[in-house]
Amino acid sequence: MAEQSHDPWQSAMDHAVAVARKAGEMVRAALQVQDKCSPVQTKTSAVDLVTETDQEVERLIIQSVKSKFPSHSVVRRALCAHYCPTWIIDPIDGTTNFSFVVEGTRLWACASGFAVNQQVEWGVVYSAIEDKMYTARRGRGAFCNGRPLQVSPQTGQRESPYRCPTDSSLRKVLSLPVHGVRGAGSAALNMCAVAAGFVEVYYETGIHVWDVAAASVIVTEAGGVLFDTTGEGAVDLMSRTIVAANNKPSPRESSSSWTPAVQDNNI
Ligand SMILES: O=P([O-])([O-])O[C@@H]1[C@@H](O)[C@H](O)[C@@H](O)[C@H](O)[C@@H]1O
Ligand SMILES: [Mg+2]
Repeated sequence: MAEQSHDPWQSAMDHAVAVARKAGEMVRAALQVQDKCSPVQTKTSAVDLVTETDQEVERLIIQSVKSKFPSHSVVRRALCAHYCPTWIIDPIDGTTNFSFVVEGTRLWACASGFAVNQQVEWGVVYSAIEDKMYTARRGRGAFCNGRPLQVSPQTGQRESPYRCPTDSSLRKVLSLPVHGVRGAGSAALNMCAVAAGFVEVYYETGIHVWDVAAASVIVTEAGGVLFDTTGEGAVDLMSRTIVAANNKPSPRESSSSWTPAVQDNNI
């Protein structure tokens, strides 16, 4: 079918939702087959775990985008520098959880973001194990299975017996006592947890654009904010660091106003 002209971005997003469901089914089925969950050797596999299933899902997405939207690019490694509409895909975000079938392995997702002129226009993140389809279109809100998402209203520190671990990098960036720290993986789903109001902050360094592109717009459309790890600048999705939060405290507040749930796998 040819590209729709009335609202091409919307029809691309609808297509991404359908492809994500199919991809999710494929990944769930692969969980039953040992070989499909095992890491394969790739040029980058020393730093980027890839399974046969990642590759199959990647092919599925690329082929379906190319046949339905021939003018669109599909990438895993760049936010397109030009106007060109570009799908930024992560076939399985949370491959480690998927591959090692970690107990309670729900934290993997199929993610697609769509950028035009370096602006993310929509994002789709599908958690197949939970059957949760997170979607957002710039300027039109964020949803999970059609229900609107809203970040947590929390602004003060929660009463809690827990304290931030002594990890100095976390303290340096966030400078706060926190309720708890979680590092369960799937950047996309952790960001969706911020969007859904389950946690107030997600933070990671060493992350890639394809891990965060889709969920970036889900966070901002749910009322959240994205910024860099200095807390000063706007986020650059190519910078490999990100903070996604329900709000951005002023410098004066920042020593006591958040209750972050933090992922910090790469320091
Ligand atoms: O490799 P992959 O499974 O797509 O994505 C992974 C993320 O989901 C994970 O949360 C993060 O800590 C890793 O840096 C990596 O990017
Ligand atoms: Mg990923």
